[in-house]
Amino acid sequence: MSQIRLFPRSNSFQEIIPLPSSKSESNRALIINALAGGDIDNLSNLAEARDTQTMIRLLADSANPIADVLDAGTTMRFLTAYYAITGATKKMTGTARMRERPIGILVDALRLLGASIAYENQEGYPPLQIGGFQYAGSRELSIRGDVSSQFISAILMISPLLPEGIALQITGSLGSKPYVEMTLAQMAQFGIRAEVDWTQGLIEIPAQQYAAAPFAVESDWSGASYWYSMVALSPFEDSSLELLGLKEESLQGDAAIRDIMLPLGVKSTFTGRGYLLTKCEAVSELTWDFTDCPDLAQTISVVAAVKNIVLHLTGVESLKVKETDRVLALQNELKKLGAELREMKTNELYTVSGSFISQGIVPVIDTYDDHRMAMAFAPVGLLREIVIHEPGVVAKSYPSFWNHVDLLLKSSTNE
Ligand SMILES: O=C(O)C1=C[C@@H](OP(=O)(O)O)[C@@H](O)[C@H](O)C1
Ligand SMILES: C=C(OP(=O)(O)O)C(=O)O
Repeated sequence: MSQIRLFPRSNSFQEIIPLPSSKSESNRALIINALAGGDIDNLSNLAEARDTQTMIRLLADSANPIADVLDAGTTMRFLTAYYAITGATKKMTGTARMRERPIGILVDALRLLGASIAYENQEGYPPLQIGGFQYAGSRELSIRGDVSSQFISAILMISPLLPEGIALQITGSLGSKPYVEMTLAQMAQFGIRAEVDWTQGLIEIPAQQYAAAPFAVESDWSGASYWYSMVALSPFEDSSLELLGLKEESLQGDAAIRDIMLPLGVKSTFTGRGYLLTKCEAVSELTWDFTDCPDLAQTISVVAAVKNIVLHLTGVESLKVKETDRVLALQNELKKLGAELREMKTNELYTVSGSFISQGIVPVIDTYDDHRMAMAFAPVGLLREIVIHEPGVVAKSYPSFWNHVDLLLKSSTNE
């Protein structure tokens, strides 16, 4: 088993972190650009993330009857809709975990539109066999919003190509809403008009053509969150980081990290080329709703656990169907730091509390094939020696993560 051992340094840091690009923006830009018939060179700053490299590889490989998305949720969901509308014949598959991640809501919606899609094993889960599209003539479509917003983004991106466009009614609560807004904003940059009524949960997009356009991907705010943790956890008051390539007005909902980290002790100042993070006073108790930014829940839970801040989390239901069951993974691993993630009200409210163990047996953190488990726990190494199993998991979204960590921490790697 490979592992990385991280050790604290005895001094503060003032560094510049050249963040990776957003895989969410990249994967949308790639699908939209393909539907617009644009050249890939129109897209700049595409992510080095494996999820994006997988999307690029699969879009370029139209002759291959098998599309293996590995563990990339957006690649799976967006390509399913893309292959359906373009009439491709494809078997879509992925890792063992991908075969446990739901896709039935998207498949049902695509079938109603006229796609022919069969399940290879279990109903509602990959692998899928996609083959042929015969428009079924319904402009009105309902879709649940409470399992994954990626189903909605996938339908929206193909909707201008439908003969009558779409009137998409989102039913139930909508999780990860900023990702749907990101989809609409990126479609708008490629010429697509949409009417959105969030109070009714209704999105209307007339039939229309995408216009190829240049698009530059912003740095990744989800990846930025781990550097916020580094500043929050640094024991030295003068530690600071400048994160490059972030905008003040972002398409990414995870830019909310600026607001969440302020009470946790990190101040953000826009520098024109990114954000400067400096330390400030932290609170002792915080309540946060992660419905709009589920990918930040692990980052924040670890920071709260280490700073002995009592954290009440809501809006974390979707964490159970991501790269791993992230609630369970956090419960197991936070214990190793002396903290507890407790379910207070079934599926609704969780609390992180406890007191951080700063000395003694070195905690060995398991990562469950989840990039965010590795990256969320790495900053703990600023305060005590810690071992992280399978550090290579970060490649899903942030392949250069450990190179950047080397700027702040001492480390040694075992294969
Ligand atoms: O559309 C996207 O780019 C994403 C949407 C979110 O997923 P859910 O909509 O499943 O919550 C998020 O967790 C994921 O990392 C990326
Ligand atoms: C949930 C994630 O990704 P996806 O759903 O695209 O696999 C993530 O990156 O945290």
